[in-house]
Amino acid sequence: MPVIEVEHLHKRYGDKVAVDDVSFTVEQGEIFGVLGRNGAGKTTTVECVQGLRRADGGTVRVLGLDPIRDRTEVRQRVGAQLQESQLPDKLRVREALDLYRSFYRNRADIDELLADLGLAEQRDTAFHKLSGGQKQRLSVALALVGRPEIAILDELTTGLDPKGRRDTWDLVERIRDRGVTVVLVTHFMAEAERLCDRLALIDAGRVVAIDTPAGLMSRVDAEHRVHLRPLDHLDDALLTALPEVSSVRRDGDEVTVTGGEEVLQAVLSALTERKIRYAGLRVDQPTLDDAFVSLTGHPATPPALDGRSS
Ligand SMILES: Nc1ncnc2c1ncn2[C@@H]1O[C@H](COP(=O)(O)OP(=O)(O)OP(=O)(O)O)[C@@H](O)[C@H]1O
Repeated sequence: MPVIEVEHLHKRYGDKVAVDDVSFTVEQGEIFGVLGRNGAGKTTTVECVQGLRRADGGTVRVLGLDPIRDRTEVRQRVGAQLQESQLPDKLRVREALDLYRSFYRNRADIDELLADLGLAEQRDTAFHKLSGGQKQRLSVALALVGRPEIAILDELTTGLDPKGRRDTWDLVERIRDRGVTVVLVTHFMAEAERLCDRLALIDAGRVVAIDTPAGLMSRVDAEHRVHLRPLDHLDDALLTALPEVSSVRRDGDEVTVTGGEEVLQAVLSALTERKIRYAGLRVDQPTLDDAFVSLTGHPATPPALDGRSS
């Protein structure tokens, strides 16, 4: 049963069209990703879902409710994480949770929440003394303090180090395991690939595709790459002659062979047949990045910003 239904959503800021025509549904209990580059219209979309912005066109239903008309009820049942932490510096963790908890009729147990989010030791720490990861975890705790049915998490791991990012991914899975539907807004391909049951790929205010991560990757006719270091003499012509191989490249003593799905099998058979030994075998399969490039015509993020690079 869908808990969120967005149909032909349209939103402008002055002359700027931020969301052009976005439709998707989110099913109960799933982790649904809204994936796209900076400025694609992701935040505007989820702000319309939360009733924080009024759409210029289209319809949005959340738990069967209209997020503008039934704003109070929607806010009780949908937990939203702040994109940038907006708490007073001196407010302590426990005080922030007590304050936010008082807004809701269903109230989470704060000690349990602190323990679950790894913030028990910071309960008396002032907001400005928290690390980046701790601030992120607090903002997730604030999204959960009203025991929501849906949690909307926007750019959850931006600015976190790799360990912080992995811990946060585990946390998102635990939230889902408690029965909360999660909408995860992200521009990190690796994050979407790892966490999302399904995702909507948004580009320039439009939905380019909605599918499971595996489904998106299977739509891409991307090359598989096999890397290895031959320990015996290898003539490149042996590999280029194989019908499964589209190119052979050398970088120092490493050889990279590209081709379709069958390339690995073909290369290994050819080497074994000629008794050519090798080391350092690695295979790169198509990723969500490849799917993104193939579906939108441009890369998702500059390499230095991508979660995969760290
Ligand atoms: N309040 C606003 N006034 C004017 N333009 C805005 C406003 N908010 C967003 N925009 C513009 O609308 C477009 C979509 O922005 P939005 O924040 O929804 O995208 P996003 O995919 O969430 O990007 P990011 O990851 O950078 O937040 C962008 O071009 C942005 O500059």
